[in-house]
Amino acid sequence: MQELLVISGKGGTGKTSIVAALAALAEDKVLADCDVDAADLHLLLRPEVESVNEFYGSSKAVIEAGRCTGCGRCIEVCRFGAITKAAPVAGGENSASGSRGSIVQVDSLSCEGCGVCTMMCPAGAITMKPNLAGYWYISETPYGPLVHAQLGLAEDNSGKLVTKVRQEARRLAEENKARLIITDGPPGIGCPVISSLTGVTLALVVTEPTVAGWHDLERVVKLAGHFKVPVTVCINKYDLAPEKSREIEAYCYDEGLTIAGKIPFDADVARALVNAVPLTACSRGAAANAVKAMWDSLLVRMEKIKMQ
Ligand SMILES: Nc1ncnc2c1ncn2[C@@H]1O[C@H](COP(=O)(O)OP(=O)(O)OP(=O)(O)O)[C@@H](O)[C@H]1O
Ligand code: SF4
Ligand code: SF4
Repeated sequence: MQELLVISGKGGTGKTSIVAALAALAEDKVLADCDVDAADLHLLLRPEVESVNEFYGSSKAVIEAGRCTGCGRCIEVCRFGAITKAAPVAGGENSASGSRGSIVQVDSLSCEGCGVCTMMCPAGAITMKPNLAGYWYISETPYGPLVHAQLGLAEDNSGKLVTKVRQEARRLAEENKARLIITDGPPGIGCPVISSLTGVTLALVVTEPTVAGWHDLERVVKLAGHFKVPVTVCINKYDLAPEKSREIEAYCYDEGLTIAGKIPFDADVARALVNAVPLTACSRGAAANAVKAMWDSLLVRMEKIKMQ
């Protein structure tokens, strides 16, 4: 089974439009959306959710009020400042007249789950509880099964959730005897991108002819090189700045990178997005044709990688 990852570094280069367009062309595949912070592939593929699954990130400290003596030791040892004194409750056991002193509270957004407070609490009042950090889904789309996810607001662990999405996509692909996984990668070059890059067959980096697009292409190429992932490049909207496109092509040539495709600016791409249909399923225009040609070249490249 092979895995094609589509990434871009910066947002807005057209990565999601291109993944959806490829999804409508490819056969025998499973789709994965690893942009777990702002998944949007499903907007174009109109999935019917078949299963909703909880995702637990790192554990968070929870204080058992009945056991807490209010000694404040946990406040001292938490280097993330996640534990503070709770406001006194009138007439409660942490009120001025109460016999048990101030009760403390954990800010779960600041708690990093290190567990130090549980070891230092003399009353054994703190335990670590798994934290529901998001959900992952298996859905059916007109273009094949899709694994996607949504991380909760302000939650970290996006790398872990990306790994989960990839694991499930592989499991599903094996179950369905699919030959390919097409993955919409997360933006940037941080932890989620690393989690989505490792071990893929080929990374298609979508760039655009702007200074920022080129800069991010370079960063992603370096990252992929570090993980020994083969890279090929798509220059989207290349005709908007032909000179910059030529510079990017020259850079690719110098780095030994192939250009899988050059997609022109085409109003059909925006129309496809508005109508929530993959470009290649609704257009015979210039961009759709260029994506089809790119798909052919990607198939050839992946076949070559298989033979190596
Ligand atoms: N070749 C093209 N011609 C015209 N418009 C395009 C083209 N490619 C992308 N666009 C437009 O650029 C915008 C961004 O596209 P898209 O959402 O696919 O990018 P993205 O990289 O996935 O963005 P994000 O990172 O925000 O998810 C959309 O409005 C889309 O219609
Ligand atoms: S260390 Fe334990 S007993 Fe002391 S304030 Fe914290 S939770 Fe309460
Ligand atoms: S688990 Fe670590 S970060 Fe969380 S409250 Fe305890 S000491 Fe602070």
